[in-house]
Amino acid sequence: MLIEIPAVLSPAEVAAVRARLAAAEWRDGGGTAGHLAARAKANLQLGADDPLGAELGNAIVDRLSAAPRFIAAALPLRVLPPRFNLYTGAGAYGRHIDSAIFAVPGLRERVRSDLSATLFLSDPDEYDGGELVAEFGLSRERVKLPAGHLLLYPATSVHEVTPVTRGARYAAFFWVQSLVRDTHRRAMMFELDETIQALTAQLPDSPEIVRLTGLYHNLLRDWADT
Ligand SMILES: O=C(O)CCC(=O)C(=O)O
Ligand SMILES: [Fe+2]
Repeated sequence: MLIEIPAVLSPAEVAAVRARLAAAEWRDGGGTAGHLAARAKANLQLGADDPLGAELGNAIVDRLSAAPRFIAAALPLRVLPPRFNLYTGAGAYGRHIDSAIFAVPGLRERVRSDLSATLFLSDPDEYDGGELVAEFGLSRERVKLPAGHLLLYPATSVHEVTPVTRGARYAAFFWVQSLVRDTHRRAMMFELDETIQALTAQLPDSPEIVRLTGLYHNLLRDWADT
């Protein structure tokens, strides 16, 4: 399931991030992929130790922790520090699957990637190609979101970024370990959450809302690992 979280950053915030990134020190991105994924990868990235990347990444994580739709959809337990990438000049990232476990720079704990996330930092009319294509069985979903919007997709899915044949595609990307590791269960929690929100708007005094909310938390109690 692909989930869009709109307007994580405003247009003015995107412009400010882009101005900083334009002057950043971009490196070949192949170095940070696993050995199979590296063969498919032709892009540029900020180094993991780049202070600019750390500063901008922290600002994005702060923003996410105040984004109710992100919290409801991802049920985040741990969020890896966002990294930044740039595709231009036919750069692409061919079909691959993301690593299951990531080390957190400077920390002992490791993070399991349940969800993959791309925060688009270029608008679709700034480049051709550069679609994120995620495969689910026989179907393929192709996505390109406005700048400032976030795409969440299950880290279990094979995906690719198609060649950028005009312009440049900037993005932040990161992984989330969820309280609920199973994609299907997490999707049901999100559906229940949204249903409760909608019902609360329509029938704020209904005692059934309390019962449904109880069900939500009791399911989460059963399914969450912390
Ligand atoms: O640039 C993107 O949208 C996704 C990047 C990606 O798949 C990765 O870094 O593993
Ligand atoms: Fe990936």
